[in-house]
Amino acid sequence: MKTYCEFTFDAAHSVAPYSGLHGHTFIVKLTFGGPVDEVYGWPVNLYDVENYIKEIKGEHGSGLDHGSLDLNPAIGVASLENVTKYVWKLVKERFPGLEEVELKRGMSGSQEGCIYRGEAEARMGLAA
Ligand SMILES: Nc1nc2c(c(=O)[nH]1)N=C([C@H](O)[C@H](O)COP(=O)(O)OP(=O)(O)OP(=O)(O)O)CN2
Ligand SMILES: [Zn+2]
Repeated sequence: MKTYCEFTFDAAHSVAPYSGLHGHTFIVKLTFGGPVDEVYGWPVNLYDVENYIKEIKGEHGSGLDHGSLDLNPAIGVASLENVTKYVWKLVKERFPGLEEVELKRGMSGSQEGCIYRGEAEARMGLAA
């Protein structure tokens, strides 16, 4: 069994030379697994995840929401792939049971996105 939650954030980005500065509503799905709490049967308390999501979305342009991804050096070029890996890094540090990050943009029926399961860390021997 896997446990997941979704959130959205609105952000600007550009991918030179393919696109100038513009914005999207990004949709993120976080999937968790691992050992479960004996009492509640969950691998992660979604209430804690919700609070952390609020933190990483940030307020007043300090987080993922309502800012420009281009200004975050930890992302690099704000491609779907790099943004997905950035969200993975943030969430995995706080919730080791994270197993997958899916990030999408665009309208239902014409969405594009990425799924990341920590493959790069696994290749470098850093996986949990
Ligand atoms: N594998 C990827 N390929 C490409 C990416 C990417 O992130 N991963 N990104 C781009 C450029 O950003 C491209 O110009 C996409 O522009 P964008 O506005 O972000 O997306 P759409 O063209 O689909 O525009 P919509 O507004 O969503 O219709 C190229 N390749
Ligand atoms: Zn875009």
